[in-house]
Amino acid sequence: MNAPHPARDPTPDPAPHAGSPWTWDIALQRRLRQGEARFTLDVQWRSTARRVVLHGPSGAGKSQTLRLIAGIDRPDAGRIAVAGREICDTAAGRSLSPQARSFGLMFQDYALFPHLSVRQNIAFGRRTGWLNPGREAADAEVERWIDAFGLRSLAGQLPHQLSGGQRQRTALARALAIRPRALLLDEPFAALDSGLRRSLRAELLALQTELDLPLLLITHDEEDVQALAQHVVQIEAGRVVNEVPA
Ligand SMILES: Nc1ncnc2c1ncn2[C@@H]1O[C@H](COP(=O)(O)OP(=O)(O)OP(=O)(O)O)[C@@H](O)[C@H]1O
Repeated sequence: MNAPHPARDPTPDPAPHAGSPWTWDIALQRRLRQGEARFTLDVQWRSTARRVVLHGPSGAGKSQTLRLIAGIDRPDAGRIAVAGREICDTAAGRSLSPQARSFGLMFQDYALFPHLSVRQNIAFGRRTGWLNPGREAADAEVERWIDAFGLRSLAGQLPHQLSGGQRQRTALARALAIRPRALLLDEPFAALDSGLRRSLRAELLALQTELDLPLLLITHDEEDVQALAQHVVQIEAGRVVNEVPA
């Protein structure tokens, strides 16, 4: 895959976590309640690894953890710093919005918009309207990722007209088109057959290495762990039960 990525603009960091060696500095607590059901998440880990895999049984709290880091949900208490940048510190009353966090997200079902084309889906996260003067530059970035993922001939297609692998590439292109500061991926290969899974896993690894992006990946798949993890965080029943630097 040819995946050029221009250097991020040197935007001022709203809350620098100065000089921290930790790529991931995470401590999160959240109590969930729905009817009789209760779940307590209380996870923490620190790692200098660029690629961290969250591993654990179904219902352990992996997706909840990722949603809190992304800012989709808010922790009751906690602290999040990624690559030396503070994202959230509830004790200090600081929390960046999901947009300001600038994380490229990808979910198990890819969450593509069904009525938008491949190109529109990839452009969506850039939030540029037709009056926005940055539109041309934004379009150039979108076209770059369309090419990088071999989606040019499919750019006008709707998601239901794509194969699983093409949908996965579109979702990953959308995550990257915002020029993210980190990638948070929830079972990105789950819907794919084993051959495609292997090749896209290798592509993701090459891309992550080339862009040097911090990557947090949720997976059930041992092969994903073997191929991608530099640090494995094992979560069970809402707690970190083991950590293995790979
Ligand atoms: N609103 C809620 N109230 C109570 N419990 C909840 C609520 N939302 C989610 N849960 C519980 O939180 C737990 C963690 O869910 P989560 O989706 O994070 O698990 P997971 O480790 O990602 O599982 P999977 O691998 O199956 O995706 C589950 O047991 C779920 O039932």
